[in-house]
Amino acid sequence: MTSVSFAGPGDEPIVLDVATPAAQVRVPTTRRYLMCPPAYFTVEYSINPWMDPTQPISTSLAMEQWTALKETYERLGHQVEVIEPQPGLPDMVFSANSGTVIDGQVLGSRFRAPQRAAEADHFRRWFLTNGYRSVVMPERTNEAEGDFTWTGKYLLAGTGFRTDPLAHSEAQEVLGVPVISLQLTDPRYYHLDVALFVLADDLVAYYPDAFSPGSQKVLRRLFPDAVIATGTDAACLGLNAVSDGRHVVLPVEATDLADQVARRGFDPVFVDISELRKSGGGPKCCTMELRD
Ligand SMILES: CN(C)C(=N)NCCC[C@H](N)C(=O)O
Repeated sequence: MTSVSFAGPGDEPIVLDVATPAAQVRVPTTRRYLMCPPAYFTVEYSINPWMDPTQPISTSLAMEQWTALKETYERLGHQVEVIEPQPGLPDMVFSANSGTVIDGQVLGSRFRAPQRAAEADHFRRWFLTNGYRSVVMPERTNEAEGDFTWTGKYLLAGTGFRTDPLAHSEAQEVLGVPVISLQLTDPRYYHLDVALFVLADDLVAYYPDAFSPGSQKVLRRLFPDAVIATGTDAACLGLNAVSDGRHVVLPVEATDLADQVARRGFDPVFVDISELRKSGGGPKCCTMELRD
Protein backbone atom coordinates (compact mmCIF):
# COMPACT_ATOMS: atom_id res chain seq x y z
CA MET A 1 0.00 0.00 0.00
CA THR A 2 1.27 3.52 -0.85
CA SER A 3 -0.01 6.82 0.63
CA VAL A 4 -0.56 9.97 -1.37
CA SER A 5 -1.41 13.31 0.19
CA PHE A 6 -2.54 16.57 -1.29
CA ALA A 7 -3.83 19.86 0.00
CA GLY A 8 -7.51 19.83 0.93
CA PRO A 9 -9.86 22.79 0.79
CA GLY A 10 -9.19 23.65 4.46
CA ASP A 11 -5.96 23.41 6.48
CA GLU A 12 -5.99 19.61 6.74
CA PRO A 13 -4.11 17.68 4.04
CA ILE A 14 -6.07 14.83 2.46
CA VAL A 15 -4.19 11.52 2.75
CA LEU A 16 -5.30 8.54 0.67
CA ASP A 17 -4.04 4.98 0.73
CA VAL A 18 -3.77 3.61 -2.79
CA ALA A 19 -3.02 0.07 -3.83
CA THR A 20 0.41 -0.50 -5.45
CA PRO A 21 -0.17 0.11 -9.17
CA ALA A 22 -1.00 -3.06 -11.07
CA ALA A 23 1.66 -4.40 -13.47
CA GLN A 24 1.47 -2.85 -16.91
CA VAL A 25 -0.79 -4.55 -19.46
CA ARG A 26 1.48 -6.10 -22.07
CA VAL A 27 0.32 -6.38 -25.66
CA PRO A 28 1.66 -9.24 -27.82
CA THR A 29 2.42 -8.79 -31.50
CA THR A 30 2.27 -11.61 -34.02
CA ARG A 31 5.71 -12.82 -35.08
CA ARG A 32 7.14 -14.87 -37.92
CA TYR A 33 9.93 -17.27 -37.07
CA LEU A 34 12.29 -19.53 -39.00
CA MET A 35 13.14 -22.86 -37.35
CA CYS A 36 15.08 -25.97 -38.38
CA PRO A 37 14.14 -29.42 -37.03
CA PRO A 38 17.00 -31.17 -35.19
CA ALA A 39 16.85 -34.24 -37.46
CA TYR A 40 20.66 -34.57 -37.42
CA PHE A 41 21.22 -33.10 -33.96
CA THR A 42 24.11 -34.53 -31.99
CA VAL A 43 27.18 -33.29 -30.10
CA GLU A 44 30.17 -34.60 -32.01
CA TYR A 45 32.54 -31.63 -31.59
CA SER A 46 33.03 -29.06 -28.87
CA ILE A 47 33.03 -25.35 -29.70
CA ASN A 48 31.60 -24.04 -26.42
CA PRO A 49 31.88 -25.07 -22.75
CA TRP A 50 28.43 -26.75 -22.78
CA MET A 51 29.39 -29.29 -25.45
CA ASP A 52 30.84 -32.60 -24.29
CA PRO A 53 31.02 -35.07 -27.18
CA THR A 54 31.26 -38.00 -24.73
CA GLN A 55 27.81 -37.38 -23.19
CA PRO A 56 24.87 -39.39 -24.55
CA ILE A 57 22.52 -37.48 -26.85
CA SER A 58 18.99 -38.42 -27.84
CA THR A 59 18.12 -36.97 -31.24
CA SER A 60 14.52 -38.11 -30.77
CA LEU A 61 14.22 -36.27 -27.43
CA ALA A 62 15.72 -33.15 -29.05
CA MET A 63 13.10 -33.47 -31.80
CA GLU A 64 10.28 -33.81 -29.22
CA GLN A 65 11.48 -30.71 -27.37
CA TRP A 66 11.88 -28.74 -30.60
CA THR A 67 8.40 -29.78 -31.78
CA ALA A 68 6.91 -28.67 -28.46
CA LEU A 69 8.67 -25.30 -28.86
CA LYS A 70 7.31 -24.89 -32.41
CA GLU A 71 3.80 -25.84 -31.26
CA THR A 72 4.08 -23.35 -28.41
CA TYR A 73 4.73 -20.53 -30.88
CA GLU A 74 1.83 -21.68 -33.07
CA ARG A 75 -0.51 -21.88 -30.09
CA LEU A 76 0.47 -18.29 -29.24
CA GLY A 77 -0.59 -17.29 -32.76
CA HIS A 78 2.83 -16.95 -34.39
CA GLN A 79 3.77 -18.17 -37.85
CA VAL A 80 6.62 -20.67 -38.06
CA GLU A 81 8.57 -21.32 -41.27
CA VAL A 82 10.73 -24.43 -41.44
CA ILE A 83 14.03 -24.90 -43.27
CA GLU A 84 15.16 -28.38 -44.35
CA PRO A 85 17.85 -29.77 -41.99
CA GLN A 86 21.05 -31.06 -43.60
CA PRO A 87 23.04 -34.19 -42.71
CA GLY A 88 26.45 -33.42 -41.23
CA LEU A 89 25.27 -30.09 -39.75
CA PRO A 90 24.17 -31.04 -36.22
CA ASP A 91 23.97 -27.40 -35.03
CA MET A 92 21.70 -26.26 -37.86
CA VAL A 93 18.77 -26.46 -35.41
CA PHE A 94 20.12 -23.18 -33.96
CA SER A 95 18.62 -21.12 -36.76
CA ALA A 96 19.03 -17.82 -34.88
CA ASN A 97 22.74 -17.96 -35.69
CA SER A 98 22.17 -17.81 -39.45
CA GLY A 99 20.58 -14.47 -40.18
CA THR A 100 19.50 -11.08 -38.89
CA VAL A 101 16.41 -9.73 -40.63
CA ILE A 102 15.15 -6.19 -40.08
CA ASP A 103 12.54 -4.59 -42.32
CA GLY A 104 13.00 -7.40 -44.86
CA GLN A 105 16.75 -6.72 -45.22
CA VAL A 106 18.73 -9.90 -44.57
CA LEU A 107 22.26 -9.99 -43.20
CA GLY A 108 23.42 -13.61 -43.33
CA SER A 109 26.08 -15.24 -41.21
CA ARG A 110 29.71 -16.29 -41.26
CA PHE A 111 30.53 -18.81 -38.55
CA ARG A 112 33.69 -18.80 -36.49
CA ALA A 113 33.88 -22.60 -36.24
CA PRO A 114 34.58 -24.48 -39.49
CA GLN A 115 32.17 -27.21 -38.34
CA ARG A 116 29.27 -24.76 -38.74
CA ALA A 117 30.47 -22.84 -41.81
CA ALA A 118 28.26 -24.63 -44.36
CA GLU A 119 25.05 -23.70 -42.52
CA ALA A 120 25.31 -20.11 -43.74
CA ASP A 121 24.78 -20.98 -47.39
CA HIS A 122 21.72 -23.19 -46.73
CA PHE A 123 20.07 -20.25 -45.03
CA ARG A 124 21.18 -17.83 -47.75
CA ARG A 125 19.43 -20.06 -50.29
CA TRP A 126 16.33 -20.32 -48.11
CA PHE A 127 16.06 -16.52 -48.03
CA LEU A 128 16.47 -16.23 -51.79
CA THR A 129 13.85 -18.89 -52.55
CA ASN A 130 11.44 -17.38 -50.05
CA GLY A 131 11.11 -13.94 -51.55
CA TYR A 132 13.85 -11.95 -49.82
CA ARG A 133 15.31 -9.60 -52.41
CA SER A 134 18.22 -8.21 -50.48
CA VAL A 135 20.42 -10.83 -48.85
CA VAL A 136 23.92 -9.69 -47.90
CA MET A 137 26.50 -12.19 -46.69
CA PRO A 138 28.98 -10.68 -44.19
CA GLU A 139 32.72 -10.36 -44.75
CA ARG A 140 33.46 -10.66 -41.04
CA THR A 141 32.64 -13.44 -38.58
CA ASN A 142 29.01 -12.85 -37.71
CA GLU A 143 26.82 -15.31 -35.80
CA ALA A 144 23.67 -13.32 -36.49
CA GLU A 145 20.99 -13.28 -33.78
CA GLY A 146 23.34 -15.25 -31.54
CA ASP A 147 25.15 -11.92 -31.09
CA PHE A 148 22.68 -9.38 -32.52
CA THR A 149 19.54 -8.41 -30.63
CA TRP A 150 17.10 -5.90 -32.06
CA THR A 151 15.35 -3.78 -29.44
CA GLY A 152 13.15 -1.91 -31.92
CA LYS A 153 15.48 1.08 -31.64
CA TYR A 154 19.02 -0.28 -31.39
CA LEU A 155 20.81 -3.37 -32.56
CA LEU A 156 22.66 -4.60 -29.47
CA ALA A 157 25.75 -6.42 -30.69
CA GLY A 158 27.84 -8.86 -28.69
CA THR A 159 31.49 -9.69 -29.22
CA GLY A 160 34.23 -11.42 -27.29
CA PHE A 161 33.84 -15.04 -28.32
CA ARG A 162 32.20 -15.38 -31.73
CA THR A 163 31.15 -12.30 -33.69
CA ASP A 164 34.01 -10.06 -34.86
CA PRO A 165 33.67 -6.47 -33.54
CA LEU A 166 34.15 -5.30 -37.14
CA ALA A 167 30.96 -7.19 -38.00
CA HIS A 168 29.12 -4.64 -35.87
CA SER A 169 29.88 -1.75 -38.23
CA GLU A 170 29.13 -4.03 -41.17
CA ALA A 171 25.70 -4.74 -39.63
CA GLN A 172 25.10 -1.02 -39.12
CA GLU A 173 25.85 -0.33 -42.81
CA VAL A 174 23.80 -3.23 -44.20
CA LEU A 175 20.80 -2.97 -41.88
CA GLY A 176 20.85 0.82 -41.49
CA VAL A 177 20.19 0.72 -37.76
CA PRO A 178 22.23 2.09 -34.84
CA VAL A 179 24.49 -0.57 -33.37
CA ILE A 180 25.60 -0.66 -29.74
CA SER A 181 28.63 -2.90 -29.14
CA LEU A 182 28.73 -4.95 -25.96
CA GLN A 183 31.67 -6.96 -24.69
CA LEU A 184 30.99 -10.48 -23.41
CA THR A 185 33.46 -11.85 -20.87
CA ASP A 186 32.27 -15.27 -19.61
CA PRO A 187 32.88 -18.23 -21.97
CA ARG A 188 29.68 -19.94 -20.75
CA TYR A 189 27.77 -16.98 -22.18
CA TYR A 190 29.60 -16.92 -25.49
CA HIS A 191 26.74 -15.35 -27.44
CA LEU A 192 24.76 -12.23 -26.53
CA ASP A 193 21.49 -14.18 -26.69
CA VAL A 194 22.42 -16.24 -23.61
CA ALA A 195 23.14 -13.10 -21.59
CA LEU A 196 20.31 -10.74 -22.60
CA PHE A 197 16.92 -10.74 -24.28
CA VAL A 198 14.34 -8.11 -25.20
CA LEU A 199 11.05 -8.27 -23.32
CA ALA A 200 9.38 -5.28 -24.99
CA ASP A 201 10.45 -1.98 -26.55
CA ASP A 202 12.98 -0.36 -24.22
CA LEU A 203 12.85 -3.22 -21.74
CA VAL A 204 15.42 -6.00 -21.57
CA ALA A 205 16.47 -8.71 -19.14
CA TYR A 206 20.17 -9.46 -18.71
CA TYR A 207 22.83 -11.05 -16.56
CA PRO A 208 25.37 -8.31 -15.71
CA ASP A 209 28.28 -10.63 -14.90
CA ALA A 210 28.35 -11.85 -18.51
CA PHE A 211 29.48 -8.35 -19.62
CA SER A 212 32.60 -6.21 -19.19
CA PRO A 213 32.34 -3.34 -16.65
CA GLY A 214 32.03 -0.77 -19.46
CA SER A 215 29.26 -2.72 -21.18
CA GLN A 216 27.43 -3.08 -17.86
CA LYS A 217 27.48 0.73 -17.59
CA VAL A 218 26.11 1.05 -21.12
CA LEU A 219 23.29 -1.36 -20.29
CA ARG A 220 22.44 0.46 -17.06
CA ARG A 221 22.35 3.75 -18.94
CA LEU A 222 20.19 2.46 -21.79
CA PHE A 223 17.89 0.26 -19.73
CA PRO A 224 17.63 1.59 -16.16
CA ASP A 225 14.49 -0.49 -15.55
CA ALA A 226 15.89 -3.76 -16.88
CA VAL A 227 15.10 -7.10 -15.29
CA ILE A 228 18.35 -8.31 -13.73
CA ALA A 229 18.73 -12.08 -13.95
CA THR A 230 20.42 -14.18 -11.30
CA GLY A 231 23.38 -16.47 -11.91
CA THR A 232 21.03 -19.45 -11.52
CA ASP A 233 18.72 -18.15 -14.25
CA ALA A 234 21.66 -17.52 -16.56
CA ALA A 235 23.17 -20.95 -15.90
CA CYS A 236 20.12 -22.80 -17.25
CA LEU A 237 20.24 -20.55 -20.34
CA GLY A 238 17.16 -18.80 -18.97
CA LEU A 239 18.05 -15.62 -20.86
CA ASN A 240 17.85 -17.50 -24.14
CA ALA A 241 14.17 -16.55 -24.10
CA VAL A 242 11.72 -15.26 -26.71
CA SER A 243 9.16 -12.54 -25.98
CA ASP A 244 6.31 -11.44 -28.22
CA GLY A 245 5.68 -8.42 -26.05
CA ARG A 246 3.48 -10.36 -23.64
CA HIS A 247 4.34 -14.08 -23.63
CA VAL A 248 7.87 -14.98 -22.65
CA VAL A 249 8.94 -18.45 -23.77
CA LEU A 250 11.78 -19.60 -21.55
CA PRO A 251 13.42 -22.74 -20.16
CA VAL A 252 11.42 -24.46 -17.42
CA GLU A 253 14.32 -24.17 -14.95
CA ALA A 254 14.35 -20.34 -15.11
CA THR A 255 11.86 -19.93 -12.28
CA ASP A 256 13.20 -16.72 -10.68
CA LEU A 257 13.32 -15.03 -14.05
CA ALA A 258 9.76 -16.19 -14.73
CA ASP A 259 8.62 -14.65 -11.42
CA GLN A 260 10.39 -11.40 -12.22
CA VAL A 261 8.87 -11.06 -15.69
CA ALA A 262 5.43 -12.02 -14.34
CA ARG A 263 5.71 -9.16 -11.83
CA ARG A 264 6.32 -6.84 -14.82
CA GLY A 265 3.06 -7.99 -16.44
CA PHE A 266 4.40 -10.66 -18.84
CA ASP A 267 3.12 -14.25 -19.10
CA PRO A 268 5.93 -16.79 -18.74
CA VAL A 269 5.54 -19.88 -20.94
CA PHE A 270 7.87 -22.73 -19.99
CA VAL A 271 9.53 -25.12 -22.41
CA ASP A 272 11.91 -28.01 -21.77
CA ILE A 273 15.09 -27.72 -23.84
CA SER A 274 17.37 -29.95 -21.74
CA GLU A 275 18.61 -31.98 -24.72
CA LEU A 276 19.38 -28.96 -26.91
CA ARG A 277 21.16 -27.30 -23.98
CA LYS A 278 23.80 -30.07 -24.21
CA SER A 279 24.98 -28.21 -27.31
CA GLY A 280 24.78 -24.82 -25.59
CA GLY A 281 21.45 -23.76 -27.04
CA GLY A 282 17.98 -22.84 -25.81
CA PRO A 283 14.62 -21.65 -27.17
CA LYS A 284 15.92 -18.41 -28.70
CA CYS A 285 18.78 -20.12 -30.56
CA CYS A 286 16.22 -22.34 -32.27
CA THR A 287 14.24 -19.28 -33.37
CA MET A 288 15.25 -16.73 -35.99
CA GLU A 289 12.82 -13.82 -36.14
CA LEU A 290 11.78 -12.76 -39.65
CA ARG A 291 11.05 -9.05 -39.32
CA ASP A 292 9.64 -8.49 -42.78
C1 LIG B 1 22.03 -19.83 -27.31
N1 LIG B 1 23.09 -19.64 -28.23
C2 LIG B 1 24.30 -19.38 -27.63
C3 LIG B 1 22.92 -19.61 -29.57
N2 LIG B 1 22.50 -18.62 -30.10
N3 LIG B 1 23.30 -20.62 -30.31
C4 LIG B 1 23.56 -21.90 -29.91
C5 LIG B 1 24.69 -22.46 -30.71
C6 LIG B 1 25.14 -23.79 -30.21
C7 LIG B 1 26.26 -24.37 -31.03
N4 LIG B 1 26.63 -25.64 -30.50
C8 LIG B 1 27.47 -23.46 -31.08
O1 LIG B 1 28.29 -23.54 -30.18
O2 LIG B 1 27.60 -22.69 -32.02
